[in-house]
Amino acid sequence: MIELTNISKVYDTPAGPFHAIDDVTLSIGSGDIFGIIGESGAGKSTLVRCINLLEQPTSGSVVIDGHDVTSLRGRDLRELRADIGMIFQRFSLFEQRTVLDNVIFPATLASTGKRVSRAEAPERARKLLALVGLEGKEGSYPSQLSGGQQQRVAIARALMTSPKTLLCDEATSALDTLTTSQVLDLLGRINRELGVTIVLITHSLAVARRICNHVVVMDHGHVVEQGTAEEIFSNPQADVTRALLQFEGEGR
Ligand SMILES: Nc1ncnc2c1ncn2[C@@H]1O[C@H](COP(=O)(O)OP(=O)(O)OP(=O)(O)O)[C@@H](O)[C@H]1O
Repeated sequence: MIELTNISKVYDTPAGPFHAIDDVTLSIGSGDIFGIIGESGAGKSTLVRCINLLEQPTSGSVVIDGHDVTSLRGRDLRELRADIGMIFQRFSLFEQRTVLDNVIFPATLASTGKRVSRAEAPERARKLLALVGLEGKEGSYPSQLSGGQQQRVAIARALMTSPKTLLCDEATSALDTLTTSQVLDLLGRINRELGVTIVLITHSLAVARRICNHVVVMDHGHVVEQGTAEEIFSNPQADVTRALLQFEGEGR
């Protein structure tokens, strides 16, 4: 269980303090596929980066499985991050390394290498590549793969340290509809078969509706609505949710 309580994040900007996140409280259950939706600039990325403390909240607490991790530093913080994988819109692969070496990478880091030894890393990486449907691509370079395949490599790499949670920041935004659907199916399978909790940022209600069991809607740094995906989509309360639904309806 991930519990964010009264989280705020204030950036100092030339124009003065800017409240990117304003007093957000929410709980993410173990095994959830938890969607965070909202328009660009709503604060989705900032909030999710507070979970693994890539952003230090200005105030509030982050409690994971009963442990307050908000002030972790050094080795303890690195341990926490090994437990929380992350994938991004732009895949963030090493272009000069093969697919296999990209997936092995976390095993070569002092911070995460303890989770998987260098000796067992190639075997584990091959198994993960098979899990994400990329058997036979071990020796390819990222530029030789499609966007969907590159995101699968990133997913395999994120799973290398056996994380309990996978944070997905607009992970399908650069992909076409069919590829998005395949990557969402893969994330669903990882959730079911490996028991990994998935936190999914998206500006697309269709994506959230397809895969998430619980959804929060953010607007200007606030959570304006939360509930089961079913509740949010069948009976939206917030103006921003209605606007997103209407926009997607028109886009169909
Ligand atoms: N380092 C920073 N300094 C100042 N302002 C920032 C910083 N990082 C983010 N912001 C601002 O905080 C707000 C929230 O940004 P964030 O990236 O969390 O939004 P988002 O909902 O994820 O948007 P998008 O979908 O476009 O990625 C934005 O207005 C952004 O400009």
